[in-house]
Amino acid sequence: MGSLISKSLLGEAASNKIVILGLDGGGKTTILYKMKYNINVQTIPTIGFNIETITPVEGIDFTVWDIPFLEDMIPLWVHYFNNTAGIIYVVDSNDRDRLNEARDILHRILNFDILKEVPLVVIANKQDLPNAISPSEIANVLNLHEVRDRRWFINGASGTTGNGLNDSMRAMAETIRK
Ligand SMILES: Nc1nc2c(ncn2[C@@H]2O[C@H](COP(=O)(O)OP(=O)(O)OP(=O)(O)O)[C@@H](O)[C@H]2O)c(=O)[nH]1
Ligand SMILES: [Mg+2]
Repeated sequence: MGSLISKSLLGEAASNKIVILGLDGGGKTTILYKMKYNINVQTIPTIGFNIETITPVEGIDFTVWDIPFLEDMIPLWVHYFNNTAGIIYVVDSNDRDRLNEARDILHRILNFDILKEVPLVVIANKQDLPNAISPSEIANVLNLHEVRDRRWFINGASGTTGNGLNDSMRAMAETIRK
């Protein structure tokens, strides 16, 4: 029943698989478990994959693949991108030093043929920290305005407090549905 409802809410989307990507330490696993159980897990750098079904908004189920970041592994990611309905890209808004690296990795991801036209939601994470860079500045540094081959959206959030996560997932559902 749940899956029937989610299918109709997601329109004709063939899949509800979401990949959550981003540099190490950005908060991918924290976000996943905050959304899944509303708890703050003590994370360690992820080595394997975490795959969880979450219902961030009533009636919408996503199967979320938390893919660990190891630069040398990026070419292998293609094996995990089959049937992806949406990309969540997590950025540490508090880490100005790695924003250029975050931009380069994002654009490498967007260049995967298998992810062509797959909608993108960027989560500008760690907005709870006092020196966090705003989502609009992050959008500029990431060159999001040059992304024209898919729908994209950026939202500020905090994996620790949970603020902004539901809005981000609602945006994900909206972009997939269109
Ligand atoms: N202040 C703050 N800290 C956060 C937030 N999200 C995650 N963290 C912390 O950032 C660190 C890294 O978080 P992870 O969730 O392990 O990051 P990850 O992206 O899964 O990292 P890898 O598995 O290494 O790729 C942890 O110490 C988290 O507690 C946030 O929104 N605010
Ligand atoms: Mg992790």
